[in-house]
Amino acid sequence: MEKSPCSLDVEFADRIAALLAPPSPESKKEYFDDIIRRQNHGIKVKDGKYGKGVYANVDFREEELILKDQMLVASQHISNKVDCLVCSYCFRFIGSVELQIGRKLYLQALGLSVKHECGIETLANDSEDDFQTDSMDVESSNQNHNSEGSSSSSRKENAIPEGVLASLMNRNLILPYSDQFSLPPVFSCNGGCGEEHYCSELCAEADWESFHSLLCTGNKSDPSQREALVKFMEHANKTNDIFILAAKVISSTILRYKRLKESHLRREVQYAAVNGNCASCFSLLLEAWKPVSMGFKKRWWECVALPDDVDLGDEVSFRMEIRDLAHKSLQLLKEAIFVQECAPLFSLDVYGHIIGMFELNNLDLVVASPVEDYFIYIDDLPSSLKTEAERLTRPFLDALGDDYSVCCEGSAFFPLQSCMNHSCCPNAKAFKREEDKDGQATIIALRPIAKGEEVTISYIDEELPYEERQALLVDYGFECRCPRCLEEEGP
Ligand SMILES: C[S@@+](CC[C@H](N)C(=O)[O-])C[C@H]1O[C@@H](n2cnc3c(N)ncnc32)[C@H](O)[C@@H]1O
Repeated sequence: MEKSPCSLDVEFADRIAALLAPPSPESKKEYFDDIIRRQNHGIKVKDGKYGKGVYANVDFREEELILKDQMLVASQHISNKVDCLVCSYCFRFIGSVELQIGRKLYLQALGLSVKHECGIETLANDSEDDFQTDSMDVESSNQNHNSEGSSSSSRKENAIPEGVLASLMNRNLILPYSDQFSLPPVFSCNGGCGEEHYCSELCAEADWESFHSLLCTGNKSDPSQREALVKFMEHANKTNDIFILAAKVISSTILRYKRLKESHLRREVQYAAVNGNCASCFSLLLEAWKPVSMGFKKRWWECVALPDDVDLGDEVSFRMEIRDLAHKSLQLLKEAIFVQECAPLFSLDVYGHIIGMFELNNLDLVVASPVEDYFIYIDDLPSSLKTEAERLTRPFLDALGDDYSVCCEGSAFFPLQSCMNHSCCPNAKAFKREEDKDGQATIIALRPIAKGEEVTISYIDEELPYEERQALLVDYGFECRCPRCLEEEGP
């Protein structure tokens, strides 16, 4: 492959190598022990046959909760934003069942829908025939969204008048029994972007402190920065929303770095004298980067599996195209939020590794919809109550069509779940229970797991036949040699 088009890759080669070096066993132990201690899990993370793995530190019963994992960074897929209004920090559904239904039908009536093109989902306005998207067939971690929805013609037939939708959204129209499904109120972003919403002031503040203060396009941001950010977001929305996650990783690292630097300055008066000393600043940047350094990662354009419709002979140009796409995105981000002291974070090498981390870990963010629960509840009512309730709710269910139950979906990086290795006969799985209303990952035991045993999950649908499983695992860069695969592989 041609040499990198990013000058920072050369200028900061040593620092980039330090950022991307695998963490030492001591720092891994310290980091994971700390998370496990805080979250009180009966597990430990240690190195094994396939790098890091998660091991049971107690016996688990079948169906017992093994862990709940708080995400390091996550974002809702752009295509899913029409369907679900959720807190941008904890991903709980917010507002009310009426708001969820009214908003979705209103946005659909405006012509906002999901376009599936080239394996990339983008949010589009139906009226824009000349909608541009990247022509590459980039298999990305946002490829499996479940938002096909009902056809627009059937939606039009069942259309609800705009005034009724407005009443639903304002809660002037209350649906029967919706009080059984109350949701937290909506708090808007304090930066005024109108893009992010929260379930509480606490979540709004936490998001601002952790990610959003550098990525907000509201009137609190500098106008030139705002314009650059809007361009970055538009590019990500048109091509691959994994870039937004990568931007969140960079933004959170810069913000952590700034906090570390401030507390150093407060603690050590002499530190002011070495403030210009780049070596000291870099050790703080390494510290700020530590949570990300723990994630398994490779360069995106090198690890992404070759799509079926790309010839082997075109592999090099396919990978170059992906690298160029990432470079374009990085340049736009750099124009918006570049910080000289954190310059190595803006190298293409680091950006490519961050995106590759999401590609290889491919952890889905899923939160079940209260709208689905609501319509199930109505359907389950005793017939004496159901007739009247259905008379009032049926038009909305018909207008929503098949996709009334779409979950909140996105991608996330979970520090512990991302350490779990794959098996086609796993002993655990990610599973949302009735009480899991936010975006945390929940892992439960599929069968009894003894203390000391490795906890494994399946990265793919393990019901598939051997060849299909192996083909899907190419995306993760390994061939599965679990007991089931060894038994099923041909002679
Ligand atoms: C989500 S990470 C799992 C944690 C990883 N072992 C680490 O060191 O951070 C996924 C990567 O782990 C490795 N891996 C996971 N399960 C594996 C398996 N059954 N056989 C071989 N490698 C595996 C592959 O390199 C894969 O891309």
